[in-house]
Amino acid sequence: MTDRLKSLEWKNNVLYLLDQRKLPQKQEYLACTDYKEAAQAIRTLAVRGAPAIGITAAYAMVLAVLAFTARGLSGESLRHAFYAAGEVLEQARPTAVNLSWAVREMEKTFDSAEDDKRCETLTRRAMAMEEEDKQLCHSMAVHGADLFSGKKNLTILTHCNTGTLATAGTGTALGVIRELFRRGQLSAVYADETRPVLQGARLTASELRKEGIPSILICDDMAALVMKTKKIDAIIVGADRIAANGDTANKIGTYGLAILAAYHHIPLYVAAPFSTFDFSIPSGNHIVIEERNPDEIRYVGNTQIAPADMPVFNPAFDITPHTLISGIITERGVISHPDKDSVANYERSISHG
Ligand SMILES: CSC[C@H]1O[C@H](OP(=O)(O)O)[C@H](O)[C@@H]1O
Repeated sequence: MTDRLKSLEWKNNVLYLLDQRKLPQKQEYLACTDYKEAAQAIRTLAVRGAPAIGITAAYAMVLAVLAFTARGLSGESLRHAFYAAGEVLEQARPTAVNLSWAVREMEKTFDSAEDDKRCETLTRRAMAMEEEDKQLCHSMAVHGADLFSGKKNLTILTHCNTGTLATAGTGTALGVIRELFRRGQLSAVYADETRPVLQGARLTASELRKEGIPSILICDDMAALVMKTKKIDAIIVGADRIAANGDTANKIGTYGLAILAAYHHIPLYVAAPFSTFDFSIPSGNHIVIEERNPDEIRYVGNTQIAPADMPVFNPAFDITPHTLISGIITERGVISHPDKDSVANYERSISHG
């Protein structure tokens, strides 16, 4: 199997992050030894993708506790410093709930760990989080591909990047696509470029080409024509935060794809693990949408494409109402036509193990 692009690696108490800003031209790694470096990597999208930034934050909190302990901090001063580091990481990006979920998990592990084993316990928890994500990706891939049992020559459209660069495993939406390819059911993938940061053109295209998965790159504004003329069997996307009624925050442009899909009677599926659900909020209206640096739109790479003083609106995500979602592919199966009742059943299945 061709080596896949890995988003991150923990080795000898150093967190190596593949700098996704440099892809596809260069494969360079950031060697993070300080939690603030990891926070900056999340903030600048050197590492991105909801699950990947959650796992990055978990390892960054290990870096924090190693540094604080080495400085002789202990007891309440250590706990205060550790929680403060978590706050810095959590504030790096507001929309993906995986980030705050991971910080809460590490705080719980910190508080329950024995003093003399705290660093080891936290390291094991972060490594377990990474391993869990690999398993979650596999389970989602199986449940997602099973949706298409018996179907051949499938053509799937996907948005942004949801593969090995966004997770610790084979991906969420892209993990399902990989499994369909492995099962011999896939005819082609249409990947859109995903302006302004171009995760589709730069990252998804790289992942698909590297593995010989038949794929076609399109501009975002071609989606309507492609749905009208190219026999799209389904649209599969990822998620950054899913509310208790199934409303889903995902990369900007997803909401438009969902409206187009409904018009063309094409099912749209969201693939996401339990750590992407925010059961504490009743609907998508409560999800904070990150607004990013205007220069992400005024420039493509280093090339200026708009006046330097041009006012810009740059939301990184939008909200797709659950009524436009045919199913949410999770590690426990598919929540078909999600609503507050079916999502509540899923939550119960998670909390009851
Ligand atoms: C597997 S979740 C990936 C999810 O994250 C992306 O956002 P970003 O690239 O800004 O981190 C996008 O919303 C994807 O669906």
